[in-house]
Amino acid sequence: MLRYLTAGESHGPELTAIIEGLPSHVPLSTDQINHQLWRRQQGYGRGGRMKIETDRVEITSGLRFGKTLGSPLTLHVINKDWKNWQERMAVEGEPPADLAVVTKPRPGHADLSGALKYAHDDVRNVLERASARNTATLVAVGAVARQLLEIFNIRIYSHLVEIGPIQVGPLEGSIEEIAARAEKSEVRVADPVKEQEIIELIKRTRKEGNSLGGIFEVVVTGVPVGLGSYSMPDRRLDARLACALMGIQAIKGVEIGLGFDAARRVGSEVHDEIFYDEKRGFYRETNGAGGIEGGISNGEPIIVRAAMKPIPTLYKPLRSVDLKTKEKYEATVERSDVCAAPAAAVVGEAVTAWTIAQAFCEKFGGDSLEEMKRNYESYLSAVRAR
Ligand SMILES: Cc1cc2nc3c(=O)[nH]c(=O)nc-3n(C[C@H](O)[C@H](O)[C@H](O)COP(=O)(O)O)c2cc1C
Ligand SMILES: C=C(O[C@@H]1CC(C(=O)O)=C[C@@H](OP(=O)(O)O)[C@H]1O)C(=O)O
Repeated sequence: MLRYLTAGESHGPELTAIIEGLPSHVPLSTDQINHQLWRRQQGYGRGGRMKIETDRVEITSGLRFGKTLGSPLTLHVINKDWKNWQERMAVEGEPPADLAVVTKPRPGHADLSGALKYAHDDVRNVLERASARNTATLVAVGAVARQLLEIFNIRIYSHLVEIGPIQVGPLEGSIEEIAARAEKSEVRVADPVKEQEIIELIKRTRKEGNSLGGIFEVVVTGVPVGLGSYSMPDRRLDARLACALMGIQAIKGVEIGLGFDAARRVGSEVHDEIFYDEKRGFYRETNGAGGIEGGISNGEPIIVRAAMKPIPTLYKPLRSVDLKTKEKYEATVERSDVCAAPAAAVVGEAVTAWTIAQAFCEKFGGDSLEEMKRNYESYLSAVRAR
């Protein structure tokens, strides 16, 4: 079983992830992990913190001469900002006399529900872990999964399809071309005209002290038929992808293929007819299902979209109540992102990569990469022989 755990506070010394269950002999490059970490830090609309951090991974176990050993892989990402927080975030000792305790919960963040649940008087004890800072570890973990998947020609792309009221598309070209255009864009949008409109919108929104969310699309190509199962709800690939994406801070909706739009159409406009050809085997001419039927990958590209709510920290804050005094307040904000949907799309790619890699390892098992390749090839020939 492939699994991971992450730990780390937003302003603590570092973020950590341990991955267990990787086959041995998988070539891994820290440069490729660092590239994904860099991508997550991009995007017009981010706040001051991204000027402080330059996320880099350090691997301290599970890898020898660039190949996995089959033992747990430990990944570390340092928080550069920690040097400014050492006294306030000390793991031992007494709090400093001048410690500014956070008692003003922000609507839309984990502040109030987290403080009540964990009985914290200082909201910092909640927001440190609730913060999306730890999406850096999700991206590092996803970058490992991605390198495993690439060996089997499985590739993951993303781009933004909406920000606030602005919709992008319909777009011309293959997913590879669309993603390549999005990669060059400051807001991960494949249409340069819409990109400019979106940048203006983010600028305006920032001036107004407000914030924005967005919708991104993740596409996975090269997935073989047969990952996931209809057998039980928690084995369904669609359910697992929804869980992974919804597990990212601020994601409030996930759809696969036509998603919500499928409910508005008649059956003949939704379902993908089945064809057969000696060379291609079974195939489809449409992909309304987004590559998943009955909770199982059907061999077509997997298409998932996720909706991110606007950032809750507003420069023009919403009304709230002080946790201690119960008095109304309007907070002053030190710094915040205005729109982080482009970064969330990169996180979306990472958690998708992880979910696919996990299902892939379940199906093709193997303690070593060679064993996994054998299982994969033998399954593909059995499918081709049908
Ligand atoms: C990449 C990324 C960056 C974010 N940056 C901020 C931020 O700067 N300020 C903020 O208040 N929320 C930010 N958020 C959103 C909060 O983490 C999120 O709204 C909060 O965890 C509550 O959302 P939930 O109700 O889905 O848990 C960010 C989210 C992501 C995915
Ligand atoms: C640090 C990251 O995102 C942070 C996510 C976040 C939140 O509340 O979710 C709040 C901000 O942190 P800070 O309060 O330190 O400015 C963002 O910068 C990151 O993405 O690496």
